[in-house]
Amino acid sequence: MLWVKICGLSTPEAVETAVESGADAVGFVLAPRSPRTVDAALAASLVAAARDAARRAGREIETVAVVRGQSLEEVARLAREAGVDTVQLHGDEPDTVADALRDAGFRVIRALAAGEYTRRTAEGWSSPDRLLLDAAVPGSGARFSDDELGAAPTGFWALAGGLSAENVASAVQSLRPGGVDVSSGVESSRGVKDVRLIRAFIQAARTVL
Ligand SMILES: O=C(O)c1ccccc1NCC(=O)[C@H](O)[C@H](O)COP(=O)(O)O
Repeated sequence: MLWVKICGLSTPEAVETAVESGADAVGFVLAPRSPRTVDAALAASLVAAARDAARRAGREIETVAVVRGQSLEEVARLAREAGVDTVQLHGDEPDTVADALRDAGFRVIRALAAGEYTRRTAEGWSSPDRLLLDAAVPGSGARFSDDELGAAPTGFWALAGGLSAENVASAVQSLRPGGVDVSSGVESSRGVKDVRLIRAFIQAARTVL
């Protein structure tokens, strides 16, 4: 089944809606300078809300801290304080940062712009086991173009960037990712989640064949 992550959440209501509607993962932006940035204390309360909602629904939820360009020490501290399962790296962090986070007990998602993934792969870079391919500016609501992605990854990867309830089915049918990730496409205005759009996105993603 397609893995579905709703990202950039900042209220308990949006978190509960995502979990109750069947999301596999919920993401919190702990990177600075985003309209979606939450601090570690708010993220911790949202993680607790996600786990409570998952318990009520009798299912599991993966909680994800989204970071970009911060030091390993800061990322590890934020992830520990927030109590997340997973760290999603959006910067040009070296692979040693991902390894150290795994050693500290976190799962890691490596997010890359599709063009950067294509360039690295051509240079012999080996893909991590959980990859997320995004537009050049994460969280911008933009799609990457088909020419930026030479060949789709062979292992598990998630598609992000400019998805919405309207386009998720055709994007998945065309690129065949193992998962999808959305932020802007479930917002009524930049940084403000809309529970109806969250429900509609998850429903649309769940009906993709
Ligand atoms: O959302 C942000 O503002 C953000 C800031 C810094 C690093 C990552 C950020 N977002 C990551 C995501 O929300 C998603 O992984 C993805 O980029 C989806 O974005 P969208 O095109 O808005 O659906």
